[in-house]
Amino acid sequence: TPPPQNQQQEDSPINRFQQYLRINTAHPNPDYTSAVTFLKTQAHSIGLQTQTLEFTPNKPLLLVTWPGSNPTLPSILLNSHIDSVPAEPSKWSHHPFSAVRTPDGKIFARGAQDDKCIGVQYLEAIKTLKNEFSFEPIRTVHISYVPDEEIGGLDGMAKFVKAKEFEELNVGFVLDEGQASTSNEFRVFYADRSPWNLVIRALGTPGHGSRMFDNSAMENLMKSIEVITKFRGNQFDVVKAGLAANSEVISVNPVYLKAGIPSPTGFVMNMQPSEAEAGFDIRLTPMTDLDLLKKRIAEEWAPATMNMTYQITEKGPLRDYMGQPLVTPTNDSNPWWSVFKQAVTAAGGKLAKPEILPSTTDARFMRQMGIPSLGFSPMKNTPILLHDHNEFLKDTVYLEGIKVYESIIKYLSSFEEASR
Ligand code: MET
Ligand SMILES: [Zn+2]
Ligand SMILES: [Zn+2]
Repeated sequence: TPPPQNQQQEDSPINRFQQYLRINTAHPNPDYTSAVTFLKTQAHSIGLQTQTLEFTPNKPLLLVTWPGSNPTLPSILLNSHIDSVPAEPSKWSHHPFSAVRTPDGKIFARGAQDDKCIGVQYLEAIKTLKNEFSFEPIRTVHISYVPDEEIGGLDGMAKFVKAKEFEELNVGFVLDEGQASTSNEFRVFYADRSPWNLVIRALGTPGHGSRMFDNSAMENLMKSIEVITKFRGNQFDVVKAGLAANSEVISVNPVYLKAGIPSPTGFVMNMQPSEAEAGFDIRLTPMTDLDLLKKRIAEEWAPATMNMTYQITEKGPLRDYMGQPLVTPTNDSNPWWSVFKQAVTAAGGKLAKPEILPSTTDARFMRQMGIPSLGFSPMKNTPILLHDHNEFLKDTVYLEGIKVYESIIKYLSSFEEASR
C-alpha cells in the first residue's frame, strides 16, 4: 500500500490526475471498480452521460458520451486503457501509487505516461470546452476506458469492437495513446507494431554434469538463441546505421529462460536437464512478411532436426478485414488527418513526422475494423518512461496536453464533411 498522502488535496486538474494515478490498476490485480467509479464521478460532474459495459465479468469498460448536435454523423472516439503494467516499489524513488509531485513538478506514478494522463486529459478538455466556452459539438464525442490493454486486450477492446454497442456508436475516427517525445515536437502514430509471443523448447539427451556429449537440451537451446541473437543484431544494425527507425524493423527480445532441475537450495548442479525453454517478445512491423518469418522460426530458430519445438501466440490482428496491413493514412486521402494536424497547430503545437509505434495499442483492433485511428499522447520534452521505473510526467506538460486536446476535440467534433 502507498504511504499516506499529505500533499495538498484541493480540487484541481493536477489533483484529479493524482487521484486517478493513486488507484492501483496494475496487473495482475487491477482495481477496475475504483477506477471506473472515479471516472464516472468525474464524467457526471461535467454533465456527461456514462454507460458501463462488462463483456467479461469484473472487467468493466466505461463509455462516456458527449452528444453532438448531428447524431447522424459518424462519431469521434477517444480511447484509453485503465490498466497498467506492474511496478516494483522498492526500485522507485517514490512509491509508484503515491503520485507524489516533486518541487520541480514531476508527478511520479505507474501509469503517469502510459496512459492515465490521456484518460483524464480527455475529460478536462471537454469540461473546459463545455462548461467554460459553452462549446457544442456537431459530432458526438465518446471516451472509452477499457480494461486489459496491457495483457493483450482480448477481454477488453477486442470484444468491444465486435459488440453491437460499438457498432451503434458509428465511430468515424479514433484517437488512442501514443508515446512521449523527447523533442519539442509531438509524436503521432499511424500504425503499431504487433506482438507475437514465441516460446521455443528444446529436448535433448540428459546426463551427468561432468560429461561432454552432443545434443543436450541446453546445447540445443543455446544454439538456437545464438541464431535468434544474430537475427536481432542484423535488425538492430539497420537501425544503428540510420536506415530505419526502431519501429520499422522486427524486434525480438528474450524475456525468460526456463531450465534446470530444481532442488531445495536452487538447482541440481551435476545433472544436465532433458528440457529447456526460452520466451521471446517479438514485434512485427505492419509490412512484415508473416509467412517468411514463420518459415524462419520453423527452419532456423527452432528446427525439428535439433529436437526443438515452438509455439507462436499472435496477440491480436495483423491485417484488416480486407487483408491489408493495419495502417491509417496520414495524407490527403484521409480527411481526418488534416483536421487533426490543423487542430494541433492551432493549439501552438508542432507535429513530428508520423511514425509507426514501436509498441502496441488497442488501436489495432479499431484499424482492423477499417476505422482510421491515430496514436497520440501530448507529451513533449519528456523522457520515454512507459513500463520503466520512476515513470513520471511534469505538471506543465500535463496541463499543456489538456489545451491541445481542447483544440483537437473542438476541431474533430465540428468537422462536418468526412464520413469515414
Ligand atoms: C500484448 S499487447 C500490447 C501490450 C502493451 N501495450 C505492449 O505494447 O507491450
Ligand atoms: Zn498503454
Ligand atoms: Zn503499456
